[in-house]
Amino acid sequence: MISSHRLRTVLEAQPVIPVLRIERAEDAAPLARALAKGGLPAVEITLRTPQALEAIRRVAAEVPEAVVGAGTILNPKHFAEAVAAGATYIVSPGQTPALFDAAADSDVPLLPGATTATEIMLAAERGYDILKFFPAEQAGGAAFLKSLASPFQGIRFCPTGGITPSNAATYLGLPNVVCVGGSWVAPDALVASGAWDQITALATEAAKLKTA
Ligand SMILES: O=C(O)C(=O)C[C@H](O)[C@H](O)COP(=O)(O)O
Repeated sequence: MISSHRLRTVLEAQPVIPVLRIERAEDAAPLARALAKGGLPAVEITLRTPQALEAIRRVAAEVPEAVVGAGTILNPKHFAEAVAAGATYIVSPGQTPALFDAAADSDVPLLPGATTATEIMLAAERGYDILKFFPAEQAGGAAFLKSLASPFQGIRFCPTGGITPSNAATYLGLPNVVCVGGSWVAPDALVASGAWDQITALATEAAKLKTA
């Protein structure tokens, strides 16, 4: 059911997963190419804009070096649409029984969200040992996440939301953090102006961050 090995491989391969909000579908491929060039081939394209599915389609078709994931997946319909568009992994800010059921029927792995002990336990019951922690800073930050390590040994997180170059290292230094997600490597202004070299430079810096 859950291809957690594949997801683990993706998340362990880079310290930062760029979280992308695509306004123009034609930006998606050059953006993914620029990030991959900087050492961040896996990206999460959020379903927050009408162009998101087309953006996923373009990256899947045009950027073989990228690993395209879909984010902001809230229900089975989103899950199916993202997979049909070519997403190779699925990210949700949370979890529902319906979403878990959709993932159980699919070869495409899910990274579900959890921010409370109960949500972590519900996801663990479904077999998940890597979870998104969103919105990381607002939900309690690195201190909160650190305190989850002891009761939930074997569960690791990808904190996302409010992560910046100045706090990323603190999260990545925790034993229960596999990688972080963040939008800072693809600022709207640089994407809008097609400043792909600058985005590659931001990705190169982010890719140097070390996990514990
Ligand atoms: O839509 C989702 O499922 C998300 O994951 C949202 C992202 O976590 C944030 O948009 C990234 O947060 P920032 O790095 O603070 O900009």
